Amino acid sequence: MPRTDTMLYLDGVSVAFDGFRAINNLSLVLDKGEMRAIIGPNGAGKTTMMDIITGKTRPDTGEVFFDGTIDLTRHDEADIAMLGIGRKFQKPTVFESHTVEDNLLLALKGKRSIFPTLFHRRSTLEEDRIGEILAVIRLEERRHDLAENLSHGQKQWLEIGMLLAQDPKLLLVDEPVAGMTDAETAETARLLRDIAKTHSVIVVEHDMHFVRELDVKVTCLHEGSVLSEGSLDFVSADERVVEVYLGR
Ligand SMILES: Nc1ncnc2c1ncn2[C@@H]1O[C@H](COP(=O)(O)OP(=O)(O)OP(=O)(O)O)[C@@H](O)[C@H]1O
Repeated sequence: MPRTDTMLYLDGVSVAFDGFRAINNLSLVLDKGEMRAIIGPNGAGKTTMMDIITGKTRPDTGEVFFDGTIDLTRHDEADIAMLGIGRKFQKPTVFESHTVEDNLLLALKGKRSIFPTLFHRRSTLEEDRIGEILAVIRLEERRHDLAENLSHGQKQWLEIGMLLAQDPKLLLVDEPVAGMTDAETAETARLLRDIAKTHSVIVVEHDMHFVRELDVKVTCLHEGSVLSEGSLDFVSADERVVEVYLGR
């Protein structure tokens, strides 16, 4: 059984697709308030691990606990989102023809349909929350601009803001800096570090400069299990990691 101070606890998790073990006896523990970077070669199982955490894929064996004692294998995707796990996929999916502010408002409202949400008068609470999120995602100046006019990096930040609007305890962020400029990449590391002060975060990323700037514990996956885990310096000095990933 997991400790109550863990945000995520995976133990002995395996899943096979047509006999191929994409996740193979995987164990990983994320503490409350921790940010973790997940690295590893293509096909290592990073996406499948996120799919298991969010309930998209059900493991064949193993334990998956969230926020101490919530058994995620007993919940479906919708439940898991409600329980407080937010996921950001690689490609931004903001509402292009709405303003930055309205995108956040829609996310705050969650499942309500778009029209009542936009015509409804905003409460002071909502205004305050939107203001806070805009500051975190570095888009205060772009509040009234249409999302379609943001740069690729800013769209990624807006989507991270939309996740924050749903107030998750754990954020799963998949390759956030792919396609970003160097300046946006550096700012994204600062932004995620700010978010990690009040949330647990898992970031999957191939960009090692970015991972270094995150300055957090790193887990390298390979063939569906943990190959190496520790500081980036420790993991990068691990010959097995160099052989299967970094040296390529
Ligand atoms: N639904 C599925 N059906 C069959 N095979 C799958 C399925 N999902 C994943 N796989 C296989 O499982 C393995 C792990 O894939 P996964 O996408 O989790 O790797 P990854 O580490 O996210 O890779 P990348 O860095 O390329 O995103 C791969 O060999 C993949 O082809």
